[in-house]
Amino acid sequence: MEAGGVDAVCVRGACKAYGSGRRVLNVLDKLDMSVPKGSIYGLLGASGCGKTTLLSCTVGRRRLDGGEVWVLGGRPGEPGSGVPGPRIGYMPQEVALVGELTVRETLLYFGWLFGMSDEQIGERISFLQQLLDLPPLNKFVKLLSGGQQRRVSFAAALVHDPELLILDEPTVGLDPILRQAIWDYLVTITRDDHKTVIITTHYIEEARQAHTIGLMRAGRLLAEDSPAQLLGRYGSATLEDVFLILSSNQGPVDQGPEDPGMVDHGAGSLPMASSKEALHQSNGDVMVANGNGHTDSLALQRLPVNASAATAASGSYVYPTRPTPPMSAMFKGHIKALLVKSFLRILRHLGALGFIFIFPVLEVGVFFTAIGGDPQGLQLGVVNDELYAANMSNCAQYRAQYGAPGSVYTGGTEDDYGAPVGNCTVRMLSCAFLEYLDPRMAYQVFYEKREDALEVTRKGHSIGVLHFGPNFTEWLDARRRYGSELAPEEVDLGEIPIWMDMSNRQLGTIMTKSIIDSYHAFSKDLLSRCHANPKIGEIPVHFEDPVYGAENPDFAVFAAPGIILTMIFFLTTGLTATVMITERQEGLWDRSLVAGVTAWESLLAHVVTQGVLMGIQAGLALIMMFLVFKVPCVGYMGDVVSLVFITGMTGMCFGFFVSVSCQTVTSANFMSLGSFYPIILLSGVIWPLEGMSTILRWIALCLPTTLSTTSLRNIMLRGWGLSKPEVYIGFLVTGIWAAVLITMCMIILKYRK
Ligand SMILES: Nc1ncnc2c1ncn2[C@@H]1O[C@H](COP(=O)(O)OP(=O)(O)OP(=O)(O)O)[C@@H](O)[C@H]1O
Repeated sequence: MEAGGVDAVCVRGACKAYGSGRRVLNVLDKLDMSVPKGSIYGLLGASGCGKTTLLSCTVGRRRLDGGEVWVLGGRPGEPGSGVPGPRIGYMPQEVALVGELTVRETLLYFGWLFGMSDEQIGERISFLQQLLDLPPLNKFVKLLSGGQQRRVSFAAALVHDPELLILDEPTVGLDPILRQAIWDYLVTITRDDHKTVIITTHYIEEARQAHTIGLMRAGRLLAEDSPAQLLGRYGSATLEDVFLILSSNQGPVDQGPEDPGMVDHGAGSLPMASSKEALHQSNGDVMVANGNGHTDSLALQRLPVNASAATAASGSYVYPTRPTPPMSAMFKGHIKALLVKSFLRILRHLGALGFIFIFPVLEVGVFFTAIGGDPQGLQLGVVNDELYAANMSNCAQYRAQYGAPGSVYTGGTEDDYGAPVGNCTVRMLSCAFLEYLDPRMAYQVFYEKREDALEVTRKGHSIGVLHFGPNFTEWLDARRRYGSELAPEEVDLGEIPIWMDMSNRQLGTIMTKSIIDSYHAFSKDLLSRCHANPKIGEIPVHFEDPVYGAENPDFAVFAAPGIILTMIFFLTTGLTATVMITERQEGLWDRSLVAGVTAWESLLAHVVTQGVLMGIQAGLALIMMFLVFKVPCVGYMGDVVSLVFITGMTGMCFGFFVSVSCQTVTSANFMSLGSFYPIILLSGVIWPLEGMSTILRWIALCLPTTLSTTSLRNIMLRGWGLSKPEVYIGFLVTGIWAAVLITMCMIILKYRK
């Protein structure tokens, strides 16, 4: 072994636990480890003993609860340490690659992350192709077998020829010849180039080729020495036997730290052996019971802390470094790699493409075709006693026989007020009125008895019933002629009682309004024909042209601003959260951070990618809304576009927040869905804020899309601009939300390790 007296990695008193309270799991328990520079260090141990945790603390992806780690002369994560960064090559246990990239693009991605030029990467690719027997370079990673993917993952860790290689089970699933080639290569680079390698493997015997073996169990190193020393000391033929002996003397692992069966680092000796059963229980997947049941007391096999390690740990030792590309070049490389990767990934993912391009068009299309139209095809019951008195069953029959119902002016004198007296004949006004009702909205079904018509409404088959009395025409006309001279019961005889089914508020209200509007039109026509002032028949209230909006406002136009904003907000949230959690679950996020990408750079690349995609989504949605469905906008279109864009960016920040708060896509979906309903219900999209209680209104005003919805409505329907507080407040609150969410993400990312 050519250690040169310097430790590339030095771990002292490392403690790490997962969970808290009664569920706490101590994974590293005052662990010491020394990895000499220019050597291969084989870290061996049963599944779940903490190897990956130790390695992730070494590369700076997790923070120790106690103790210290020194890597290449610095503390991981400290400025200037170069760790994480290009000095390390890290191959995690999971494949941690992008399925949508080809093998060549994958290696380019990692090469760019490490600040390499395309030529340098090309040379390394040719070399690695031979060394690792890589699959065809133009093949997509997702189409490779598990073993091929692992080889590409290994190549990605080697592409920049790092000083320190940290390999978490690199040889799993590879054929023995390739495994040997890899070990030969590791031996060569440690010997000739003075590189350092830490490798974990489940093939214990292949670790014989390492210079140092660390045997790990229950969060501690049972031994740390060269394979030859270990085999000699325990008189064993295999490392597996050595491990079995050491484990058997450490005892069961499920006991607390105070348990006498645990290793005592300070004393340097172990108590008498524990039972063989406990050994089997605790380490079933690695241990092979040899049946000899060692009971000797064994010294804890650890290398003494050498001088260089001690000085490194004290912080005074200056580790030899090699130049890394300047920060600006690294930044450019990182951003280039992250952007190319993100765009290629999305453009090659059919589902994502559909989500980006078809969803907004579909959603806006569905909204405007489904919402705001007048109901059609309703049934309206009619009981017309004056028609039956004339022995007819419906108005069509009357018209066929006598011509159009209504009023006809026959000339003559006028009274003092100018009203025609006796010279305007009226006939079958019930039918004249019924002809004013919109036949597309409701078709009329005639009944002889009111009870029968009501029964049909009670069964839910008709929207309501209109009843005309036997002398309706006479009494309605009498109102015109005699006005206040009529007795109240005589006035009633000229009235049309109506029974409505109001269980469906929208249908009932729209039908009611339609009947009233029809009556106004009928009355106006009736009076005009009789040369009377049509206003006499109207209520003495006149609505002039509205100050803002249309005379008959469409519900879809009212809801459109809120719908477009919440849609863009949640589409962006969903896409951002899904992409980020998927990357994290695949291990790509961690791997990129170990390569030196900072959380800020990663967020910046995501902001650019998601911003472009969100821009496309927002553009499509706005085109659908204004050009296809012709939603009116009297304000400045630039303000509309900016507000939609800012809301989308806030949705993206919420997506970041969801992704750092949730571990899985499923829990992210729950969180997004859980926030979707309160936001859409309270943002004034469905019901105006003025209709809510004061407390609820204040809560609603704090939500990210409420004030922006009001602002957008003010721009579109009132034509107000950014100078009005009612408009800029929406921009302001949405921007504040974005800032708060992104700050929370950075805090979570900083402290959750
Ligand atoms: N993020 C986490 N939260 C809670 N527990 C965890 C977490 N990561 C790992 N563990 C637990 O910590 C223990 C050690 O895990 P670790 O992955 O370090 O083991 P390992 O030795 O690498 O195992 P293997 O050889 O199977 O990869 C395991 O019991 C595991 O379940």
